[in-house]
Amino acid sequence: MKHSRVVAAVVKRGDRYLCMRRCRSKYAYISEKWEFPGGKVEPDESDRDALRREIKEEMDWDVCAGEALATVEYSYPDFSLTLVAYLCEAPADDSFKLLEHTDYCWLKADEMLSLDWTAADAELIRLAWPEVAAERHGQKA
Ligand SMILES: Nc1nc2c([nH]c(=O)n2[C@H]2C[C@H](O)[C@@H](COP(=O)(O)OP(=O)(O)OP(=O)(O)O)O2)c(=O)[nH]1
Repeated sequence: MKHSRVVAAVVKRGDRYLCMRRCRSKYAYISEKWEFPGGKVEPDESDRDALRREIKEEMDWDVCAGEALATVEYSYPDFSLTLVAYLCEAPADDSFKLLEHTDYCWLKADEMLSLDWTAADAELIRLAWPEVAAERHGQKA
């Protein structure tokens, strides 16, 4: 099974985070799901360089990775990935484009799990904001 290292930018503005919706894809389990912008790290590329490159390609936006937020190992039916999320301050210039996504929104941490995330991202959110996951669990009980 193919394994990829994937970097994702958790872009923060005030108390909100940038959430992006993927396009339709051949794998139903990630098709049109919500994710953090980013992509696969190429051989001999650093995480930070990959993140900068992917966001430039996907959004025509200049984002600089800050501290690592969380790492998730996840296996989908057809491939597996190591998903590493970096916290990024939103650039002052927020004129990004949706070149590869169909939608976006800025949500507070406790609102994020209301979206239909990829499974790897849902796990990442629970790991990065355990209080949010506990709160939701409490609501369901
Ligand atoms: N960018 C990004 N990808 C994610 C996240 N969560 C998650 O499971 N993935 C998966 C979806 C993709 O299979 C892979 C990232 O690759 P990518 O963004 O370059 O997407 P892709 O499949 O269109 O790339 P490619 O194979 O066409 O080169 O990781 C996430 O938060 N951000």
